[in-house]
Amino acid sequence: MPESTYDIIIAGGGTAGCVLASRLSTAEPSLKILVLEAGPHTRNDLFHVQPARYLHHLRPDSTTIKFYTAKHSEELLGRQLVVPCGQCLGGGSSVNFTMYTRASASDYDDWETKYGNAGWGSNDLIPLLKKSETYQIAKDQETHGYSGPLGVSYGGHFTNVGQQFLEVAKEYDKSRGKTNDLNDLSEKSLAYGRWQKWIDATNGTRSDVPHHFIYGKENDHPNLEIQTGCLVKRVIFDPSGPEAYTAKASKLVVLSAGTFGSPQILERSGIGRRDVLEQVGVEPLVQLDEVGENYQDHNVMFVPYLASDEAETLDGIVRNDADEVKKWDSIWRAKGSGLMSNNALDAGIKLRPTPEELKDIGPEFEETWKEYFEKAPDKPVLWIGAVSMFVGEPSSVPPRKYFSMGYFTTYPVARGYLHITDREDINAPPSFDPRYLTDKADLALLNWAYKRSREFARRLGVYQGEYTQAHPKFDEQSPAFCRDSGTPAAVHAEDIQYSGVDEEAVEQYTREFVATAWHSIGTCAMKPHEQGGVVDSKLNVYGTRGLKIADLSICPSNVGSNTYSTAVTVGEKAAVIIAQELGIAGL
Ligand SMILES: Cc1cc2nc3c(=O)[nH]c(=O)nc-3n(C[C@H](O)[C@H](O)[C@H](O)COP(=O)(O)OP(=O)(O)OC[C@H]3O[C@@H](n4cnc5c(N)ncnc54)[C@H](O)[C@@H]3O)c2cc1C
Repeated sequence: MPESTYDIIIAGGGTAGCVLASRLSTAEPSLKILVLEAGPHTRNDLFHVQPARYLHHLRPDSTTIKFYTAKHSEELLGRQLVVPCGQCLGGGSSVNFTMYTRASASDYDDWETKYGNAGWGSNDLIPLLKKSETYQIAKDQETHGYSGPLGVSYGGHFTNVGQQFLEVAKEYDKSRGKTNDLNDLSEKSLAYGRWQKWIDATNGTRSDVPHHFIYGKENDHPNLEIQTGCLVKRVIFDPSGPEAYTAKASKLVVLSAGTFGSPQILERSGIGRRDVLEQVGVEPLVQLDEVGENYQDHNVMFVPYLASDEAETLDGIVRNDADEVKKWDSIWRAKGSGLMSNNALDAGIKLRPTPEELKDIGPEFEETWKEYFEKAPDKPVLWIGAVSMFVGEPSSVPPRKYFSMGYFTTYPVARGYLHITDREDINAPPSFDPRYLTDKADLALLNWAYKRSREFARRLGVYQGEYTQAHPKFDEQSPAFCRDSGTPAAVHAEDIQYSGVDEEAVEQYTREFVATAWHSIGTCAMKPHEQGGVVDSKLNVYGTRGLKIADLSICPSNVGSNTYSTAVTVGEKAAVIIAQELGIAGL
């Protein structure tokens, strides 16, 4: 461990942590900054750099992911949900699906107005969203940036699965149009469209944070030290205490260990709810009741369908078929294009239901709709999209081509928690319950989304039936019965009718298969102290001096999108806040 004293120590070198470290070390070369990251470096590793390789990181023996196992859940029929988090330099940015999705403007406005966080509304954050990106898809778009480190494009290939989805959408659902920008943060983006990606069009590589903010000559930061393989245990306010390995900060410690890491470090440091701390023998220093509470995620399903041989899918690459990998790897090396620079997510919609669809979703969702969505016209209730592959462990299914219909709820009602279970053992799994599907509204939306997305799937030209093992078990006599063979339905064919018994089968299926969308947030929420906040709007941990948090644990409420964009922006915002406080110009 480094012995010397640093100005700033950042615990966790993930998405927000790397952005923060890079911005500050560039703006002020005299600042000495240390980043302590639990996982390994990711530099030039093809499994990180090539966008099509992301499922590799989710294998059970992964060295770049940490798996958090939840309690047994009644709602999930006794299952224990597992939530994987990036554990490597770059964190989520280095292992994620590279899907470029931004929040709705009202999500950030809620942070400012509902939770009293001045400076966090959309008008403040859009300039920072722009600052981090180079939008390579179209020029002169008001909400997009053109000189930031992270390239945004459609990737190097538009699969026929994605194309067919958009063709079907045009004819099958005329109530919504098509948009050229699914991510301008406004209600205009709630339409069908070609999905943007965190992929650099110039070379077909992943737009992660280490390769674009940290590594490389242009990002050479002699004042920035990065230690990988270092799991931060606690923050010590009195440096005279006995510890095996310590690093000292003279100005500031920032926790950027993510939604799972940061609350655990706080609790081991004596900051949290008294009974939680006392139960594991940690002396309470600062009582903050909601450390580790307010856990939120999105609930995802990827429903597999059988695809014809003509389908352009990533299955071969994911299975590591030597010929397939060789072919696409050589195209990627030569031109930065082809399936290796694709993430299988080419088309979809952020969906807000019509009055008719609201009726179909059912009464369980009514109250949530009225309270949360009705007056926020830019908020979608679901993401639905086509995925050009089987999403899961490839060896668990016969080797062939698949496509999937993916969908996730954008603002689940359920709130969970996680807390440490051991004072000393940093590797002791936390007590974790995401409380998925504990609210009927969340279940109703997912059930409806299965039926809705299936109507798209069976109309795609590449459709050859359902992969029945991973579908609801409908009665053989039911029109909803799934078959592992078939031909595409006509675009204007009747929708499948589901009986009461069929609906029960869908619900059972949702409970059996629902999974994390890897979008954990909220366990150190930025809210007023009296409302259970953990940090204030300058990211200071209440009741402490010189301790901030900068990662997605600070989100007081959800964003209706995948979360990488918000994590980068939290890193950018933290850099601005800290620079102002330290009198550093240029940020
Ligand atoms: C598999 C997967 C797929 C995803 N797909 C998408 C997508 O397609 N699009 C999208 O927008 N978002 C996606 N996301 C979500 C997005 O990447 C994350 O929300 C975001 O990266 C979180 O950023 P963060 O800074 O809060 O935390 P992280 O990026 O998770 O960083 C936290 C870092 O802290 C480190 N750490 C934790 N504890 C300690 C400790 N005690 N000591 C030292 N270091 C520690 C971790 O190793 C990690 O590197 C995905 C995430 C995952 C995991």
